[in-house]
Amino acid sequence: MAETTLIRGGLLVTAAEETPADVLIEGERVAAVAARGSEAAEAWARGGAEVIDAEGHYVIPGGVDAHTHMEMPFGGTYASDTFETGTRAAAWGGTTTIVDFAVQRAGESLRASVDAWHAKADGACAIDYGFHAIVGDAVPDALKELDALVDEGITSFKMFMAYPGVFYSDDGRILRTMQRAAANGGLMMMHAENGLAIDVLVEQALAEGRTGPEAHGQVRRELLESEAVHRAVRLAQVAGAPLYIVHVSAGQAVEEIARARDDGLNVFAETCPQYLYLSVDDLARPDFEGAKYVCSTPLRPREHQEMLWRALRTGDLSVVSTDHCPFCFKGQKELGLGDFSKIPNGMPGVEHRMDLLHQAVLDGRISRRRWIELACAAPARMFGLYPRKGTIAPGADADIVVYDPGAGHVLSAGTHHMNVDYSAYEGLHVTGEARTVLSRGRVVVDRGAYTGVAGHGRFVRRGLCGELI
Ligand SMILES: NC(=O)NCCC(=O)O
Ligand SMILES: [Zn+2]
Ligand SMILES: [Zn+2]
Repeated sequence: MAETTLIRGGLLVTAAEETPADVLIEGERVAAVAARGSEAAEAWARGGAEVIDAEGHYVIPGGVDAHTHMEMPFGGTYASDTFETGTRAAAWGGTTTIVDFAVQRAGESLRASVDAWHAKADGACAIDYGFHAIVGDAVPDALKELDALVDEGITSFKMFMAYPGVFYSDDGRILRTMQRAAANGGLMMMHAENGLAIDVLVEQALAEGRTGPEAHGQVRRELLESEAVHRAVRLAQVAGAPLYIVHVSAGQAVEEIARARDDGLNVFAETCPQYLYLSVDDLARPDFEGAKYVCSTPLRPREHQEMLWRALRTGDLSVVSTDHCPFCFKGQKELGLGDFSKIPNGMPGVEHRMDLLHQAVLDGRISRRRWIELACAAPARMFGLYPRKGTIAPGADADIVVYDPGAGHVLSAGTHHMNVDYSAYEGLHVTGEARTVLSRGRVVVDRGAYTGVAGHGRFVRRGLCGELI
């Protein structure tokens, strides 16, 4: 008989309900959910199940972070978290599934890129993981490979309207890839910024002697995000493909998305905690410290944050992911000293998403159920993982967090578990913390101790986008 665990005495919070309930786990799955103190729950306790006391805590689904970049090559270096360190940090923060991006480089097949990502992740991960495919070279042979990827559970394809000469695809390649996605059921993901126009502004900024990190925010204009969102929406409409816009930061971009959704198009989007909590003021920090905050799309003026929060409440933004892509300040961000365009783009965050969104619950910005919807259920549905992930129900994977809503702590590089030498939120006090984290029934974090193991996490074959089927 499989090992049994009983999580007893907590407040079960899912995207759909909040109720005092006990959760029985058999092996890797949730076996049953019963009202607190019910005869069924007491019988489990008497039956010898290992008991996790959740009194005074929330019992929530493990977080699903649908946008991470472990070991991603960028700007002549690699993101500093490996699958081992990055998934461990995710677990510490109450995230039990990540979906990372396999990067197809120019001249490479998609098969080779996916194989390379499997090689990095296999045997290394603390928690379960899936892959999206970055289509960086959409030649006809690559497009043919997309159907096989869907069959393998890689059911979403990302393209870039930004980064010319690196990941950039022109509109023709984007349209062809979208047409293929429309045919095979894959979900198109888009980094929507007008990269060609941005490169002109970069050249001009450098020529004018504007070389510091703050110029990164100045050249990546809000209009160049909203223009690209508009174009991506129209291309997807022409192709008849669903579309998911990643890391939305500008209010005008949200307006484009809202318009598309009002028109009945299958357009979805995410934002990330950095756009909700940080701003261009951070990019302007002196002594090159702004480099820590260089990511694309860039941080925006503070007034955009209100628009993003509103869209998270109304549903125009469906998901909060991290876009975790850490580079150390020393030696990596410093590659851009004297030329902001050489600062590797990306920020650390996989460990803090659940807590930063819980803080938003305490601040009255979102409800508790919306917290779980944005961080767990919606990303799971969007990317074909639901109801195996993203909720707590019989048959679901026992990816569960016993969350202490009153535990105050300060975010800091001195205490975080990500493999990066700074915290983007250094000194920020948040209330709420994952106390016990289970990944497929195994306790991987318990009261401040890591009990997981590299290789416990398995590759998850995802289904098609659950918002559409
Ligand atoms: N976002 C970012 O700055 N770096 C990671 C790559 C991407 O998602 O564009
Ligand atoms: Zn991007
Ligand atoms: Zn990204």
